[in-house]
Amino acid sequence: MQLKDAKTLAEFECSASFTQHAKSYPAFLHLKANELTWTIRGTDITSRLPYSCVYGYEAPDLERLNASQHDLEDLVKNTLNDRLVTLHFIEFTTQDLKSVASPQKSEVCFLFQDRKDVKRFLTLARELQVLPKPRRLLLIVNPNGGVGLAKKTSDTVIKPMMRLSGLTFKEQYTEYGKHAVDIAHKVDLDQVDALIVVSGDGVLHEVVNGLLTRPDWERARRLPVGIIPAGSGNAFATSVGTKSPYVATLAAIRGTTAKLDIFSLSQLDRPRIYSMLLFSWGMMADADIESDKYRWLGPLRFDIAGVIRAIRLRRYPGKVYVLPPKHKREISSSSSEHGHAPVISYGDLLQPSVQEPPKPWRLLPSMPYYTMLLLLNCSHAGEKIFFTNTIRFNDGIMRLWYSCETRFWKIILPFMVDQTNGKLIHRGLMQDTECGGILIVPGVEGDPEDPNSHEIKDPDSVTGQEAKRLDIHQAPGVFDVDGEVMPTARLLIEILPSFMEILVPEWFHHEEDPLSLTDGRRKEEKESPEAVVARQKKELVQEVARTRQALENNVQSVVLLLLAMAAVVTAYAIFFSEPFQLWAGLAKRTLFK
Ligand SMILES: Nc1ncnc2c1ncn2[C@@H]1O[C@H](COP(=O)(O)OP(=O)(O)OP(=O)(O)O)[C@@H](O)[C@H]1O
Repeated sequence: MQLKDAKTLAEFECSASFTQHAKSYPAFLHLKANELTWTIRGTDITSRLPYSCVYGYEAPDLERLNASQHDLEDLVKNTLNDRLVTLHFIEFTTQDLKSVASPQKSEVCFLFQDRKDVKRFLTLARELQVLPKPRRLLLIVNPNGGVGLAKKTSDTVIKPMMRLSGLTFKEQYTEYGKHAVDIAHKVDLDQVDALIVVSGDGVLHEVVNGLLTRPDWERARRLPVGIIPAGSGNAFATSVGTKSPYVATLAAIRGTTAKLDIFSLSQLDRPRIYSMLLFSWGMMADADIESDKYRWLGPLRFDIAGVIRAIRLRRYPGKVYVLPPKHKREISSSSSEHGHAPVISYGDLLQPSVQEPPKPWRLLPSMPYYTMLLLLNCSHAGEKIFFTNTIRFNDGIMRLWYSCETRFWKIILPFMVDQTNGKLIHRGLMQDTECGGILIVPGVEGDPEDPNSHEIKDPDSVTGQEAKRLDIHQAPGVFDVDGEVMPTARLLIEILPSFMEILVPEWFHHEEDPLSLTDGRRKEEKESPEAVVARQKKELVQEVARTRQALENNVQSVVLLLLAMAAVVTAYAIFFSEPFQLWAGLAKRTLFK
């Protein structure tokens, strides 16, 4: 975070201590534009606390301080408490704030010299937004998300932090699948200032859809939405820098928002669906949906389902057309949909009579099938599946990754090594393109043995014997939107730029190196050639360590899978073995004779 103004705006004399019972030191406390600092008197030991890390406080009531009359007993009893202010903040033990690994809660106490100072400090602290602005939050907690840790996260992390924040909050548990859609659809916009999802990407997707399908969606889309990760994938939370529940709660409390692009997914005669994260089709989509069977495994479920799906790799026939980024057709205001749903530009392409979309749409160059197709709005497709940092979720551009690779080992290897370091494309596994819209026409692939029929067919036109012959190429797979299934039929995806507001940590959008927050290093500082070599060496070592870690993680999953398979085979073999059958028969005869 760049400190725009590091000037001291106010100075106080006090004693400072970390925690109320620790030894305190006489100090000078300085309030600045974005941070407070305190220097132990007579030394040059200075500590800094950026306001963006403060989530709560304990301080004497201002009204009480204002009251002029106190009796002696009252003064004696309360004099210490009336001069004590405690600030609660999140402390980062790593300098890379965007992937905070192990933040922890901390506090610092300032004992002021007299009540007047406390009053001045608190008034200034409110003005400078050291303390969070009072707001009303509704927490939507899914007790079933991930491995069922949402309630625990709420009780042990979120609520204790919220209670200290001075914010008003209510908690609502989801009681059935898609309950969050109904909650967001009906929430009284006059009564809440933000909706906070405590679950995974699925419930956030439901909240987005609940808000955007309201009759008053124009207003509802401006209601800030936050996520505190308690699911298994947590791709969105990881992408917006709130992978840690502590940081996510801090972001929810402080209330900084960023604009969020939304994908609008339309199919003929079906309700429109909105997505904030990703759309996928092919191997990754099937693996994601199939992984639901292994929910009890937590995040490992994606690895297991991915390996199984890669081994049983198949092709997904269809035609894909893309629209160049930032290209928008003018819509006449008489559009029949206008007023009931966010306006889209190319709804007419959904008609089956449209064979080829007009220019500037173009057919994606590829074979008549894909094995993976992924449309991303964010940097991550899972907590560990990282594509690239160049994606901005509010730049009005969609990133499309696709692959036609059919050799399973060619897919498995990069996923084992590169899924955490964003190099899936570098290995040539996937190609990428930027677009503003995409039209998918799934079909049926022709007979692979017959090159003349190697084309996409309309599924309805393939019947009888031919359908039987093409059977293995028939099933077009599932369409996966933020982890939810939608029917595999002609689909138009358009982007709604900067359409919603998402709660993010305050430092998230600062472009410079996050290190500047903690050690004041400036980007513009010129690096010497030696420093460049040293930095590159360091980066190389980190890269090797990351790759090794990725390999270890994934080898673990594969070994686990192989062990499970071996256990099943052994149990099967034992069950059908002669001695077992003999003993079983004997036992049966003895028991039931
Ligand atoms: N009380 C409930 N009972 C059963 N299902 C629920 C309940 N509340 C929510 N759900 C459903 O749980 C599903 C999973 O939620 P969610 O996607 O948030 O978690 P996850 O799948 O573990 O995380 P991720 O999507 O990040 O992998 C959603 O489809 C939601 O509709």
